[in-house]
Amino acid sequence: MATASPALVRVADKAAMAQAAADRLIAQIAVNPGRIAICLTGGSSPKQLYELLATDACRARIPWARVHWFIGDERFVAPGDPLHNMTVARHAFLDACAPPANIHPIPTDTAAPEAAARAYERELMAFYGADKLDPARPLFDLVLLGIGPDGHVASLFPGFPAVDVSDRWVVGVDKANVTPFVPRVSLTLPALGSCRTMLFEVAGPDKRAILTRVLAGENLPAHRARSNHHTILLIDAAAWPETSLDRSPPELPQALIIMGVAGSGKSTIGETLAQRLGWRFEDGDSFHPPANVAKMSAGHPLTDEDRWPWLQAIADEIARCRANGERIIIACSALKKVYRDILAGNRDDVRIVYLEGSQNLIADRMRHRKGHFMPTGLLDSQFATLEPPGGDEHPITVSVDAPVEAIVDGILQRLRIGQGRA
Ligand SMILES: O=C(O)[C@H](O)[C@@H](O)[C@H](O)[C@H](O)COP(=O)(O)O
Repeated sequence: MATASPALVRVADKAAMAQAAADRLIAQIAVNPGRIAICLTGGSSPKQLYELLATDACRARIPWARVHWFIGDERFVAPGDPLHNMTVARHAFLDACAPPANIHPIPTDTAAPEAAARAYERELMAFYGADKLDPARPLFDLVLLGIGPDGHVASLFPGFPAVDVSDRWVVGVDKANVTPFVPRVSLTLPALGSCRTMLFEVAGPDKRAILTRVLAGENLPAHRARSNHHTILLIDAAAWPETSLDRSPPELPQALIIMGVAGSGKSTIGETLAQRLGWRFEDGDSFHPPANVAKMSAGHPLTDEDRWPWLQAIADEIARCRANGERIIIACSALKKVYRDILAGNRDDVRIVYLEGSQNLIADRMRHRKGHFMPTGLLDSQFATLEPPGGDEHPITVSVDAPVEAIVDGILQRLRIGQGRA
């Protein structure tokens, strides 16, 4: 299983975590136009997220008919019991929002957990359409997980044989390592890892010690549970480890402005970054009034008078996102400081990402690029106008002379999103 370092995303508190998780889940749904599979988790960590999903704001953003809901582990108690994980999710949002046929609980009316595991495995295989997992075709779009006090995930407890099972999708776990001490049924690490995104929610001071051990690489289930695509740990300030990571990492910004001259790759980098973070991406060009587009297409540079309404429209969109608690990435040339002042002002929750490249490099790229409305002849005026952001703007400056994924990794590092990154 490919296991890239997980992205570590710091959020302020449990409410911000629920919002960030909902945004990530909705963004993951948005990239799949077909049938979607989400694997939920038990425990207390996801409760706020589940309640948020039932609110009108979230509910309207989810195509419920296409989304199927599974559970990563179940306590072997009857449905309706307060310990029953799927019951908690049902009460919080599923019963009110999801078609009943799209809710896939682990059966707990079998004689023993192992029989329940076999039945759920059959159900998952039927849903997937094969009995072997293909890394190129993940079982789940998103797997949600919490971390237990002993470093367990789902019901895979440290030192228990279930952690090492690689030829099954679901296993019976006859006894638990921590409370509640009821038998469990759990998906295995390969089944949980077969997902486009594995999203952990880790919040509260009680999690700090175990998270520190997990991130230090201790051989715990929570360290071994990784998506074969993307793994993200949402961590609140109270759980953020002091020892292994920066002592005062910045809060996650509300908006990122990806700036640079035409042809520097703002849209490509912005879209890739948005996909990695689960944020919404907007191309700043789409905020131009039609008159500006026509002018640029005709090869005439814009005047500042042309630019003010455009920049203000982008600033308004950022303000709207801030008000709604949404996070956004906007590609926008923002060549002069005065433009960036309109977009970011003095707010430290709007970060400038500057894509830096020499005129020769950018010109060469533009010559190979099709379907863009700006003729390469305008590059001279772009560079003449460009005022690279100064230190007082705290920009994240990255060279564009690298592959897209490497550039995005560099930006995530600078945002201090990513394990062990400076
Ligand atoms: O059934 C369960 O208990 C869970 O699925 C379990 O793996 C849980 O996610 C962790 O123990 C974290 O639990 P908290 O969220 O309550 O801390």
